Amino acid sequence: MISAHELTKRYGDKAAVDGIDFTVRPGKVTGFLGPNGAGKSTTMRMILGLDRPTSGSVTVNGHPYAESAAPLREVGALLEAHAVHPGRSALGHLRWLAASNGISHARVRQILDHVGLEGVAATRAGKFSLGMRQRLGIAAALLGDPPVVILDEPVNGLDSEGIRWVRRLCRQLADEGRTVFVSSHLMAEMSLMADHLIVIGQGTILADASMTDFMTDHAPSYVRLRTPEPADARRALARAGLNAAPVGDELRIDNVNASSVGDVLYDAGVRVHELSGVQSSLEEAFMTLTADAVEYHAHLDRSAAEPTLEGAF
Ligand SMILES: Nc1ncnc2c1ncn2[C@@H]1O[C@H](COP(=O)(O)OP(=O)(O)OP(=O)(O)O)[C@@H](O)[C@H]1O
Repeated sequence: MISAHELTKRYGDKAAVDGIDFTVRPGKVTGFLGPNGAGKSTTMRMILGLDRPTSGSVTVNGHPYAESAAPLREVGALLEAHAVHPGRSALGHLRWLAASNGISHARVRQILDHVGLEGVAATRAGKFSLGMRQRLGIAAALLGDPPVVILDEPVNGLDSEGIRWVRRLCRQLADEGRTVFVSSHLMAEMSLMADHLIVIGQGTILADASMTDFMTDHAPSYVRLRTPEPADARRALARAGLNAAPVGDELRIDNVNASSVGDVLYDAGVRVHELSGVQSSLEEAFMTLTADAVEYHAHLDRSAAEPTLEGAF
């Protein structure tokens, strides 16, 4: 379990993390999301004692990480996939870590096998691809068989097979009763991986909810309609108490299912070319929730921008 209480980190005038409270519970994969500069890395660094809070506190299993006698056995963390000496082999790197935490050579071999690096155990890490370095970082995180696992962007640089492997690994770790805290920019991946979400923006918590509750609250379902008679359709739907909002050459109707819309249009004799129920994605929900908390906005020429449903409603 990870518990933060009024956790704050200031850099000069700027609060990178601004008095946040949260708990990351065992037995679940908790996703940590936020736009660039939101404070995710700063929070993770404070959990691991790499940054000191300006005020407030964060504990792992009831005490600050820095007070742990054998930290690798308590918390496994992947923060920076490049943090391996390039001249050291995967085996050498893990043995070096194991030595300071009283972990056996047999466990090092076992974990290399587990992450699929046994065939390159003697290869210098400097020759590793980003994906291989990522696997080595995950091996280091799991070396001490810790009850708490923190993975910052674990799927960075991995191919599809590697991404699926990380997803299954996180599920397995959570099913074993461990606390799994994962950040990722890949929303589609996060929606498959996480049971619970903590969303941070400009140093404050924007959401802390189960994936199901988060999607219910922030990712509404709606009906998308294509018709050659949009004005007639809107009038018929308005008579039934439904608002149909134009989005490009389609209509969007919130808070209703597709069959009800179809029945109204059939009764009114309005022709329908396409009618479908749509569930907003985690990415759409995240974009809406964090729209005001984005630190760096790209300025696109509107005509060059991709067509999007965002902002149309
Ligand atoms: N050492 C530092 N000195 C000054 N400002 C910092 C320092 N570290 C982080 N910040 C600032 O604190 C804020 C939060 O940064 P942080 O790296 O924690 O965000 P993040 O959510 O991890 O972002 P990203 O997704 O881009 O990695 C940003 O505005 C960043 O510029």
